Amino acid sequence: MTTFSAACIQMTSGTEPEENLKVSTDLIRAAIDAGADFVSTPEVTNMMEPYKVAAQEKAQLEEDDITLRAYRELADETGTWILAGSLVIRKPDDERLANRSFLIAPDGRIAARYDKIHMFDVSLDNGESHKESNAYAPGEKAVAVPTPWGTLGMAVCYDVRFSHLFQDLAIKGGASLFTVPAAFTYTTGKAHWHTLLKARAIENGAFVIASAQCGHHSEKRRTYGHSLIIDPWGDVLADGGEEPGFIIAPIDMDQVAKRRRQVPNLQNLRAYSLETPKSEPAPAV
Ligand SMILES: O=C(O)CNC(=O)[C@H](CS)NC(=O)CCC(=O)C(=O)O
Repeated sequence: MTTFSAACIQMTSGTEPEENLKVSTDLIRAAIDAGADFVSTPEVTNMMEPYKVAAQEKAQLEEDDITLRAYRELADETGTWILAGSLVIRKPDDERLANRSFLIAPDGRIAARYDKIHMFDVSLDNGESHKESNAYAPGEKAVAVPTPWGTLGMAVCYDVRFSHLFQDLAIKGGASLFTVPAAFTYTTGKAHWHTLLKARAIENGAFVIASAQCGHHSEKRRTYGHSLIIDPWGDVLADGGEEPGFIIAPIDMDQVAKRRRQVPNLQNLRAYSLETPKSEPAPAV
């Protein structure tokens, strides 16, 4: 099978998992009705909770999480692949949470899990600052998982800024498509989002499916939206704009080999040494 229909749902998650589940389920069903074989949800679909203590109280172990359970049932009922972009999940052995992406197969089985590796610890000039590592334990394993259409490399949000992760997933993991669910800030999204995602698609000759949070989650938190589906040439097949909804696009996996034949940069990689010559003092005049 080389072609399928991929969808991204875009939403403004709030602090309550029940409410987020209702909104996301309606959008997933709408995307499936529109013909999607694969539907992704954004980062932290189940809970956009700025307060660490509240998030820790609400987060559930994997086996108790209502969103994961509902998505597994929905995948099984509809025969659709669902990527729970990420869910905030309690870890049994750590007071920090996991920012975990789940690939759910059409029979409801969890085909893969990936914990976001790179933590968004930044302070922006506009006063916005995030310290994700306060509340979350970073993952330590990259994940490339087989699907009927090709190998999927899993990433989450800030991971998109670490190009070597994607190159490892493509070369060592054999990935020909990537998922990058996100909750990009409005400021950094406007400046960097499209460029970063296109670059990951182009440099690896792979499809990118990136489902995004959008809009105002609280007074201090606004996300950029613009869920994107990008082909291996870097062309945008669908862009979700700034409002909640879903996007859908046909994916022809034959384009991966075609593109990699035309520009075989993954094969033209070379090892090199690095020199760091000390600069000579400027000659006195
Ligand atoms: O905190 C939450 O509730 C949900 N998690 C997020 O929003 C995450 C971690 S703070 N956001 C990002 O990684 C944005 C990256 C980004 O915007 C960039 O790389 O520019």
